[in-house]
Amino acid sequence: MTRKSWTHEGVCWVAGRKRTLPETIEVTDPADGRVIGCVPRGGVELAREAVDTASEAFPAWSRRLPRERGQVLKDWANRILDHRAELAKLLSQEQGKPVAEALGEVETAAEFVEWYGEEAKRISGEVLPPAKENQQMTVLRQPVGVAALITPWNYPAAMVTRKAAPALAAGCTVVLKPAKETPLIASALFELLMETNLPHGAANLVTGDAASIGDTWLGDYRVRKISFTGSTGVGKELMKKAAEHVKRVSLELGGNAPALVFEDADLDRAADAIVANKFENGGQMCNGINLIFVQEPVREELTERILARVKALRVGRGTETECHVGPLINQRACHKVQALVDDAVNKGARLRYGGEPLLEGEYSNGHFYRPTVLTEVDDRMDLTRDEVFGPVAPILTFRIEEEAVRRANGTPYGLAAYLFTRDGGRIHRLTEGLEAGMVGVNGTSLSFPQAPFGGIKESGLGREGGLYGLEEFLELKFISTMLD
Ligand SMILES: NC(=O)c1ccc[n+]([C@@H]2O[C@H](COP(=O)([O-])OP(=O)(O)OC[C@H]3O[C@@H](n4cnc5c(N)ncnc54)[C@H](O)[C@@H]3O)[C@@H](O)[C@H]2O)c1
Ligand SMILES: N[C@@H](CC=O)C(=O)O
Repeated sequence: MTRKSWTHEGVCWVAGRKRTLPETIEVTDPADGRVIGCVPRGGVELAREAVDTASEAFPAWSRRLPRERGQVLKDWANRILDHRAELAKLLSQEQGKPVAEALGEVETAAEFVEWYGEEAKRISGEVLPPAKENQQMTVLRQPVGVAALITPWNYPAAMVTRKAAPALAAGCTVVLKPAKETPLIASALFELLMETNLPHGAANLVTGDAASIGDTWLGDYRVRKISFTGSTGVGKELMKKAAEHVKRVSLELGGNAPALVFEDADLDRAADAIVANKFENGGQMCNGINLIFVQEPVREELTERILARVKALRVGRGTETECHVGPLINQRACHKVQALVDDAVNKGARLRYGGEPLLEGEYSNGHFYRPTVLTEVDDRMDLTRDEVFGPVAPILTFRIEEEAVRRANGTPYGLAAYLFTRDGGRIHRLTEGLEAGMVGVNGTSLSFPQAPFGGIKESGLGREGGLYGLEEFLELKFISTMLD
């Protein structure tokens, strides 16, 4: 294995070849605002060429033996793992998350590829019981066609593979656009994919102007599927545009995840899990806890436990080994978090820790926000409705179970919900009653290759992960044959 040291000049990949353009987009390090690299500013032309090549590659790739498609993916997974340390460093530099977290994300990214590499050879159809004599009924599963994949900046490695791996396993060919904030890790992952035995044109990466690229793909009838992860607002716009050619749509959108902590819960366990989830990736996580609902009698006990853990978090540059919370992605994110904290405090919330950006010394040019704990939060405050997407733990109280469920469900979002209790009956009632695509009970980990990740209501459509994620890239075809 040759050790790679990716330059910070990312490239597009179209028809299996590196593409650069005279016009570029700068990539900055959120820890200090420095320009660390650039990628081509692609637009309509390159986006269209990517679809041309993906359409041309589709017949050959979709007819490759499933086990051969699987081998390509397993090779890709191994290449990612072989280079995990360099990839994690690159990811941490452009996105800001601590390098240990970045390493975890790169390994998760490889796990998705490996899992779908295994699953490619198990895609099969069904034979149904006939309705008439001499009839044979079969159902085929066939790849949808060219799939357009659009990914966000917060998990810029795992979101690329969680889409591309099932699409390629299914036999689809893909065109992918990463977020402008984090294109370098996508470019590096594609470089490793291009080193496998994948036919030229089966996977294409275009960086650049989001709206031009997105509109080109959505307006092209040859693109049969759009899979998007990002904000609910952009997701709704893409869904409207996808209607023109009735494309299949998968949307992984924003969330407003509640964590409900009951008085019978193991409070140390709850505090550990809540802080780990809430401050992962600086709070920039779609399934991150947005609201902590604690039952009145244990309010202070839980708050003290959360405060002790939050005070121990070290904020710093992601590439430092001793850092737990990195910078936010940009200045706009810091301002949004501050506005939500100010609104809460102005309406009566009590600031127990943090509540301000870090601006001095090593933090002076970055987008750092101090981990924050607010208590006495109530439903009039904006942060109970808006996704905070930052390192802020708002604590609310409730008296009885019905009230907690009603308030937790009182949002247009429905991605994840968390529950801490030892009561089996309550676990049963609430896992059914909470309006979310995923529920964590006495723990907060939800992303696994075999499990369906995704939301209901305005948090999305469809699922990623497991066989559910594969189905998103497969069409059913029913065949009725009358035999002689
Ligand atoms: N549900 C999930 O699985 C999941 C996972 C990660 C992130 N998210 C959500 O993503 C959001 C954060 O990500 P973001 O800020 O990058 O979201 P975003 O919607 O701003 O951008 C997401 C992607 O869409 C692209 N985009 C933006 N406008 C576009 C347009 N007009 N046409 C085509 N593409 C366009 C962006 O360039 C980026 O690649 C949060 O709301 C978070 O909850 C959801
Ligand atoms: N935490 C999620 C990504 C959402 O932002 C994941 O790991 O899939």
